[in-house]
This record gives sequence, C-alpha cells and structure tokens, in this order.
Amino acid sequence: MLSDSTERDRTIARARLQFLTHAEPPAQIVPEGIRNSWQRSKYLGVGTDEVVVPYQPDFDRESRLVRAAAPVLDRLEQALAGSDASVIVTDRKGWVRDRRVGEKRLSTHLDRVHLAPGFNYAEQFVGTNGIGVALEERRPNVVLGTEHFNERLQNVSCAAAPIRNSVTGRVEGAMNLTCWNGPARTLMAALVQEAAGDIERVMYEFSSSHQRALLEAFQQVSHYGDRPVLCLGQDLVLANSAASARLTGDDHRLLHEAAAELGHAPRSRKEVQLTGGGTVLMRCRQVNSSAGAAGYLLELAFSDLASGGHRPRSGSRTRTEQEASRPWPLPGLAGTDPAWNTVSRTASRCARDRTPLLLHGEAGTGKSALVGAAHALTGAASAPAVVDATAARSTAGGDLPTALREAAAGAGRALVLRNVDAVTPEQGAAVAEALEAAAAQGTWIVGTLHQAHGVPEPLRRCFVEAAAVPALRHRLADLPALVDCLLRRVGADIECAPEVLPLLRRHGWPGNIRQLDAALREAAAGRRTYRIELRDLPPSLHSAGGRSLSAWEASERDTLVQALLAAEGNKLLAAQRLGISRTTIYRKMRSYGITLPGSG
Ligand SMILES: Nc1ncnc2c1ncn2[C@@H]1O[C@H](COP(=O)(O)OP(=O)(O)OP(=O)(O)O)[C@@H](O)[C@H]1O
Repeated sequence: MLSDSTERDRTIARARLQFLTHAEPPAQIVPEGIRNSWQRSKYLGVGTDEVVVPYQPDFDRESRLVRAAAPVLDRLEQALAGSDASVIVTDRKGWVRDRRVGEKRLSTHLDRVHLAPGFNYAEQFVGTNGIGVALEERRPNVVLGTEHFNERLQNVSCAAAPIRNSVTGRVEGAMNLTCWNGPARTLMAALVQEAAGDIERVMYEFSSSHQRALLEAFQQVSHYGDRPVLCLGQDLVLANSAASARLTGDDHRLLHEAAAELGHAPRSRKEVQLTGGGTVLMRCRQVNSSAGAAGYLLELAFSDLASGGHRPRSGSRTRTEQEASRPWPLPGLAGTDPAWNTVSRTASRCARDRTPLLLHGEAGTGKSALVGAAHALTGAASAPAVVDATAARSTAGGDLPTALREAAAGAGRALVLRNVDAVTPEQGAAVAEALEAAAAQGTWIVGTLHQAHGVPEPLRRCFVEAAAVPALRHRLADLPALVDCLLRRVGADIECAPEVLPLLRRHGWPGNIRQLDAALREAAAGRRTYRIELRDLPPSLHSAGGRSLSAWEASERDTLVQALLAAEGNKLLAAQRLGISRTTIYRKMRSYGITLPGSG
C-alpha cells in the first residue's frame, strides 16, 4: 500500500519484499540502519501486515518524563496545529506516554495503528519504526514510508531521537515525529532532535530543583547528632558516615523500593532486611521540590542499635571479626563477604608458607579458582596442576598416585587434588604417599571436596589446615561484584539492566558461581541490546524451582516464561498468544513458582 510513490519508495519496497521472502536486502539500496532493524524484526518474528502491540492503559501520568515533555509538546502542538504531523513521546521501553496530532485524519490513522498513549511501539512488537530504532540503537534516526517493517505504517514517515538524562547519559525515552509521506519529511530529523534536547533540559531543571530540596532536607536532619541518615533521589544518594559505613549500593536500592512502597504516608516506619544479613528500621519522609516529589529522607536504626543492644566498638571486636571484615583482594576474583575474606586470607597464607590445605564447599563455589589466585599471589609463574580423583576413578586403569606424581614437579608448584572424597580405600595409602612426596619437594598441596567430613582416613594426615568456601546464596551481598567480574570475562562493555540483579538475588544458586557464570554467558550470548535484560536470562531463573521438573515440565515452564517476558508480564496477552485461558496461566505460574517482575 504505497501512498507516496516516489521512485525511491518503490525501490525500497521491492527490496523489502525480496528480503522478507528470502534474500539479504541489497546494501547499496537500503540504508544500513534500516537493514539492521529489518534483520532484527525478521529474527524476532514481528508481523508485517497487522499491528499487534501490548496495551497498558494504567500508567503514571505524573512521571518525570511525562511532566518534562508536556511543555515541549504543548509548544509543538500549537506550532503544528492544522498540519499533517504528530509528536509523540515514549518511555525507554517504547510505551507511548503522550501524543499530540495536528489534524483529524492523521489522528484517526494513528489510532488505527495503535500509535497512541498506553500502547508499546518498541521494535520487538512493531518492527522497524522511528521509536523502535531510536531506543534499540540509542541514536536519532528517520524511517521513511516503505522502510517501515509493517505495511500498515508505510504511508507515514517518522523521525525519532532518544531522550537522555543529561547527567547520567541514560536513555529515558524517545521523542518521535510522524507525518504523512511528503517532501518535508527530511526536515523532521532536525526538529525532533531539538525537541528531545528541550525535554532533556526540562528534566535537568527538575533534577536540579529535586537535588536542592534533597540536600536541604538532608542537611537539616544530619546536622544534629550522628544517627545514620540517608537521602535517596532518582539520580542522587546522600548519606552521612554513620549510614554509608553500613550500607551497600544494593541496600540503597532495597531501601528506595521500601520507601516507594510507603509512598506519601508521613513519617512512616518500616523494617528492611539488608543484603549483608542484618535489618534496619527506617523512618521515612517524602521530600518535595517545586517540581514535584524529589525523593525520600530516611532516618535509620540498624538492628543491633534498634534492639537496644550495643554494637561493640571496633576496639572490642575480636581480631578474627576485624580481619573478616577487611577485604582480601585476590587477582581475577571478586567478593568482600566476611567468610570469603577469611578463606581468601587463609589460602593466601597457606600458599605463601606451602601449608597443605583442605578446602571444602559446595560445587562451583570457587575452591579451585581460590587456589589459583592465592598461588598467583606468591609470584608463581605457572598455574596449579589439578588432578581430579573422580576422573581418575572413571578412567579404565586410571592410576591416581601416578597422575599425582607426574603432576607435582617440584618447588614453586601447586597441586590440587579435586574431589578428595572420591579416592577409594584401595588407593588411599598410595595417594597419601604421593601427596607427601610432593609436599616434601616444596609443592603446595591442596585438596578440595564438598563436605569436610568426606576425607578418607589415610589422607587426613596430608592436610594441615582446613577452610570452608561459602555458598553463593550465603554471600549474596557479593552478587553485584561477582556479576561485574564474570561479565568482564565475557566482554568489556556488557552490563546488566537494573532489574536483573534483584532477580538474580532471589535465585537459590545450587550450582553457585559456576551456575551464575553459565547463566550470564548464556544471557550475554543471546542478548538483543547492548546490555542484559530480564528476557535474556535463562527461563529457569524466573521460577522458584522448589521441585525437580521432568523434561516436559521444564520445557513448558520455559515457554511460559518466554511468553510472559515477551508480553512484558501481561498475563492476559501471554495467555492469548499461547492459546490458553487466563486461569490456566495463573495456575501454571503458581505451580512452577514463576515470579516475573510486573507479573506477580
Ligand atoms: N570469587 C570469584 N570471583 C569470580 N569468579 C569466581 C569466583 N569464585 C569462583 N569463580 C568462578 O566460578 C567458576 C567455578 O569455580 P571453581 O571451578 O573454582 O569451583 P569449585 O568450587 O572448585 O568447583 P568444584 O567443587 O566443582 O570443583 C569458575 O569459572 C571460577 O572462575
């Protein structure tokens, strides 16, 4: 359905049809940005003849973005009155938040194609369109007539630009201009970028008046006394030293969520569980500026103080407690949890003194990684040799003592016997002898296993010290640092969307850091944008997983999770797409313990 039949439009239309049926779009005809977007749209299976998009009529009409966009859209609406153009603002996920249209015919058309407040115009639903490309590629762009992926949009052209937070650079939404195809369409890009810039400036003014209000509230309260005080705004955290010494960035997020739940209730109180394990009682007050709600002022009482007990002064803490609280950085590894600090310190000391060490902890907790890092810290040039007792046992004729003797080649070396508990009674004495011989030559001996009591009798004398490596679920405060560290191994610029960490924190991680690593690698490999979003995580992470599932059940759960993620948590839409009833989807979500944000 071509309305503006310029030669270029016809050529692009032909290239699009060719591309949809089989071929690559010809590079010299179709601009690169459009080609890439077509490819993404085809890969995602977006429809080409009907516009089917999610709809959520209930949204915050007072959000910062909507309020900042309003004066800019008001001005444009006046300028565009009677013209064949419309201006539209979406949030960062493509949900249309405001729209102004110059003339009735265009307004009717936009309603028909659901380019209206409450609908979602992300590329994953509509295919190539200005808003979708601006959000996906985070750059201004123009999509002309037949370049649209969906036929229903081909009689309009649009230009869109991302709206960014001018302090953090984060994309907050998109500004879009849509008009009937016509000669003026190339001027649209300049106009839309200017409008996006105007919205960014208003948002910045909001931020600075918010920040002034927060600072004032913070100073008033923290001026008197040394009780912990925290002020949380959208882009600003203020804390006095009594608060900052005991809270992590994740705690700030938890407290912000808790404060938002309390909402406007004046001076309300709430107890919050912190990521490090303790609790804090917070007294919360909303702070307002001339531009609206600026954030929250929290006065805190940590659990030891709240319960009337006395927190021991640092001088009266035991040496072990003091040591545990001090991080012990190891090359290439992350974490500052007290139990992890302790075992890192022990392993480093044993590596330095060549003291034979037994490390116990669940699979994937980092026992071998710890040995490697502690050994590297001694300046050793080579990595530890690892001999797995399980592998030796399963290899026909496998001779563990010989393997150990060959692996331990003298001073400066480290030798790890993995899965010490798999050494058979028949092998025990010879294995002990091989380990002792290696230690006598100056090799650092380490045994690893899951449970400390599993060491077979003849081997007990081989290890002088023992230390426990904590399970990931017992050191969740380390999760952000671990995620950062593991992602850096995959690629320098990969990051997680903010909603990903809370979901990772809810998981039990029976496979510990190895499982986290595998989940992040899978998500990074399949991610559709520059960062990992909820939808990129393996489906199993979206369910509580209380019972073991058959292959059929696991696949059903995965299908459900994928449908719910694609529908942005909208259960009715997901059920429709799966061809099941709403009752069934609720029942199945409960049965699999599926907990997607926004679908609870
Ligand atoms: N603190 C850490 N920081 C970063 N990565 C870690 C950390 N601890 C473990 N890892 C990573 O987790 C994965 C599993 O670690 P590792 O193989 O050392 O576990 P393990 O406890 O020895 O397992 P198993 O019991 O199966 O022998 C490795 O990729 C390792 O690099």
